[in-house]
Amino acid sequence: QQSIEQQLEQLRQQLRHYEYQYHVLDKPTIPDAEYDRLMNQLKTLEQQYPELISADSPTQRVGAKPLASFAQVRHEIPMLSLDNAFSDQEFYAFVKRIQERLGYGNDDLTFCCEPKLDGLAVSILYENGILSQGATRGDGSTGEDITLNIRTIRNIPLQLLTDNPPARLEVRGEVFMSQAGFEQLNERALARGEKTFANPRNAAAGSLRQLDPKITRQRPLVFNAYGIGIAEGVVLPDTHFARLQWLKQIGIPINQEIELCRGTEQVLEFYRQMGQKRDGLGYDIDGTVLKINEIALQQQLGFVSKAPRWAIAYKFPAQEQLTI
Ligand SMILES: NC(=O)n1nc(-c2ccco2)nc1N
Repeated sequence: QQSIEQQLEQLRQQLRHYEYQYHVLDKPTIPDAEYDRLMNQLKTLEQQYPELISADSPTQRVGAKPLASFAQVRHEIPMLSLDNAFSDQEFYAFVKRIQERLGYGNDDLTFCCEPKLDGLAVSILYENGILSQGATRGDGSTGEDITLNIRTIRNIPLQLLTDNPPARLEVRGEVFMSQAGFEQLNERALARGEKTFANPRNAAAGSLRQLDPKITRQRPLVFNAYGIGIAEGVVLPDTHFARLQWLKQIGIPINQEIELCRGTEQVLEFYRQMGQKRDGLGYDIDGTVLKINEIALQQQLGFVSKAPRWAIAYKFPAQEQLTI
C-alpha cells in the first residue's frame, strides 16, 4: 500500500508527463477525459491533505487573490530588442557586416531561423527546476513581476522535466494568443458587453497585465521559448539551435517551424517559405528572426547599443489589419 506522499508524487509525475506530451511534443498519449480524471484525483487527495500541497504541483496554477499592483523585476541580463531588415539587400548587408567583423571572407555562416512571434516577450526563472519567477521584458532592464499569471499558462511547466536541474535557468520567449483563441475571447467579451481587443497581440498583453490570475487563467495564452538568459549549474550546448532542442527535452515548448540554415540563400529561402506559411499558421507572426547559430560567434559579435549584432528581424510588409 503506497503512502499518501507516494500517491501524490506519482499522480504529479504522471500529470507532468502527460502535460509534456500534449503541450511540448504535441503528441497526446491519453484522452483528455483520462487527464481530467487524474487531475481531479490529485485535487481531491490534496484537499484531504492540504499540508502536503507543494507549489510545483500541477494543481497549483491559479493564484489565490488579485494583486494590488505588480512588483518590479530587474533583469540581470538585459532583454534586448532586435534590429530590423525590410529587404534582401538589408539582409545581405547584415551578413556582410558580420563576415567582415569575423574575418570570414565569403564563407557560409550558419543561422538559426525562427518565426517572429507577435506577442509579448517574457522571462521565466527556474530555480532547481522549479518555476520561481515570471517577468515582462519592460524596457529591457526592468520588467513587471507577473509570476502568478505566467503560472496559469498551460504549456509552461511548473517544474522542469530533468533529474538534475540547473541551479538557476532563465528561459526567454514570447507569450502569444492563437487567432482562434483571440476570436473566441472577443466573441465572449461581446456577449458579456465587455471590451474587445484589436488583435491577438493586444489580447495577450492585456491578459498578462491582469492583476487577477483567475482572469488570466481563462485566456488562451501560449508560450514559446526562443532563448536563454541566466544559466547556472549547467553546461549549455555551444549552438543556439542545440540549446533550443535542450530546452524542449527538459519540458519547455519551442516553436516547431525553427530551422537551421547554412548560407545566405538558404536563410532567404526560409524567409520566403515562412511568408507562404504565414496565413496558415493559426497565430500571428510579423517576420522571421535570423540568428548566428554558434554561441562563440555571438559572443565575439556582441551587441551594439541595445540590439545584438548577431541577430536581425527580417519583417514582412505590414499586413492590412482587418477591422473588427
Ligand atoms: N519574437 C520572437 O519570436 N523572437 N524574438 C527573438 C529574440 C529577441 C532577442 C533575441 O531573440 N527571437 C524570436 N524568435
